[in-house]
Amino acid sequence: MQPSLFNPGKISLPQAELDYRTDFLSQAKADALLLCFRQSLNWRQDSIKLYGKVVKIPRLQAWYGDADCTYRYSGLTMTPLPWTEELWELKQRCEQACGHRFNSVLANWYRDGNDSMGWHADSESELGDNPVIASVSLGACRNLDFRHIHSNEKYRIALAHGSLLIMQGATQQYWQHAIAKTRRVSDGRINLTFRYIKA
Ligand SMILES: O=C(O)CCC(=O)C(=O)O
Ligand SMILES: [Fe+2]
Repeated sequence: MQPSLFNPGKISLPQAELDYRTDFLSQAKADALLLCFRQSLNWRQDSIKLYGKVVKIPRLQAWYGDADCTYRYSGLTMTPLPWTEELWELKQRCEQACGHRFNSVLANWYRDGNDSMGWHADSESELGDNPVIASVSLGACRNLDFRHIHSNEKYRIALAHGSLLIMQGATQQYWQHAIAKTRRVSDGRINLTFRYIKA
């Protein structure tokens, strides 16, 4: 769990490749994008079936990408909306930072500490083996918790405004992640996970 000398953002966890960059966006850029995305993305609150009951997921979501990128997420089939100018620009920045192409983005808006995301891995078949996922955080700082599916080892990252977390290698095979509810946060947070979906 030591930052490496060569890459200060690298997090050393077994069977994971995580790179956390707090200086990805300037404060001004992150502020502007938070405002822009909150107002202009097509937010919706989807429902999922849980033990036979239809329940609203505890956050708002929006899905953008290339036209051929349909995606199943927690039992929902999502068809992407066309890229906005700001999302396209942010996608390009992520591609440069990761050295990897993306063709879609899932946006999540946690309105306050009561919104959350349960334990899961981004391991849908459309993502292929060992996907590279670029996760940009804007707004309130929220904890992203990781747990190893065999050893139950835990690791927590407080995802800051304007930061980039790159998840790649075997991370999604061996680790789940979640955003827990918290009483300490009353402000909103937007997270964008850029992905490459195979047609
Ligand atoms: O909000 C976050 O930081 C996590 C989002 C996430 O895990 C996902 O979109 O799959
Ligand atoms: Fe995820």
